[in-house]
Amino acid sequence: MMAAEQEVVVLTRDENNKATVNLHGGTLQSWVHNGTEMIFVSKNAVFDNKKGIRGGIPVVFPQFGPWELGPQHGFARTSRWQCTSPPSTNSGGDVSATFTLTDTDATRAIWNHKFKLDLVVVVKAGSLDTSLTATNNNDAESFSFTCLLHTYFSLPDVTKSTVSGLGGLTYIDKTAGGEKKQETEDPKTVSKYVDYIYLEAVKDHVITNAAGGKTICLKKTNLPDTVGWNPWSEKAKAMSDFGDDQYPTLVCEAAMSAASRPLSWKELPLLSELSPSSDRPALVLL
Ligand SMILES: O=P(O)(O)OC[C@H]1O[C@@H](O)[C@H](O)[C@@H](O)[C@@H]1O
Repeated sequence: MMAAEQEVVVLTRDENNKATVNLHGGTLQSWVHNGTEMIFVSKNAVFDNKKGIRGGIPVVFPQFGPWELGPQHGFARTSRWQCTSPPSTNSGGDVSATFTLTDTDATRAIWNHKFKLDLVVVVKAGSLDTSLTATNNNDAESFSFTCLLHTYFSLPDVTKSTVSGLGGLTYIDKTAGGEKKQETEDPKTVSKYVDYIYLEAVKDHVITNAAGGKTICLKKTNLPDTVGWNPWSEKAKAMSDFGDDQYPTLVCEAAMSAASRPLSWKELPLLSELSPSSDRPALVLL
């Protein structure tokens, strides 16, 4: 099947440092840092402008996980976004662009709220900044939502990577029926099917041995929780848009606000910053 025509926006700082955002879902589908692709997109990802893209940084909104009103992980990742501020370069060479999603008849039919989401992506020399602001445009009524910047990190071998900042945290283990547990590993290595929501994960997360052997620091603001996910072999085989052999090459560490604490601010900036560096110390704290 031919892929549907994709409308993407490329933010080019220089040939070796750039990001690509697909207007389908406002999904950041590539971030090249110093010539290395840092983001995982499945070789079987479907680009039909209907299904969510398997990989990248899909925006999960207004619901994380199964949703009684609509599709799992909400409609933002399968909606058409607009590029409301095209790529522009500041005096320091950083390139930024803004992508916006507002309510439509289709979104109001399943979730009857007026809203605006603005995703600002900035490609800097040493980091990729993604900032999502949710605005409530209802006349008076507040709304609650959960959201997630569902970041798929590309790794050479997940069993040889570590993730810091999780030790001691309480997590909801979705692989065990939602049982609450306490993380004992610090830093953590993923070597099996994981589908965890870490609560109050306020520290930065440092991921070692990411793409190109680099260390990535995931910094979060206003996103108090963190999802860790890897489907491992059996679940990978069950996903039509995921290669059977690809599970060792990614880890999803996603900055989120968990379902247990919905947010209802009028306007809420949610920030996630990724900064890779091959010489960054192994642990970076807040
Ligand atoms: O297949 P989807 O809808 O993209 O979801 C992938 C995974 O996303 C994770 O964030 C969820 O915790 C998992 O439960 C889910 O399986």
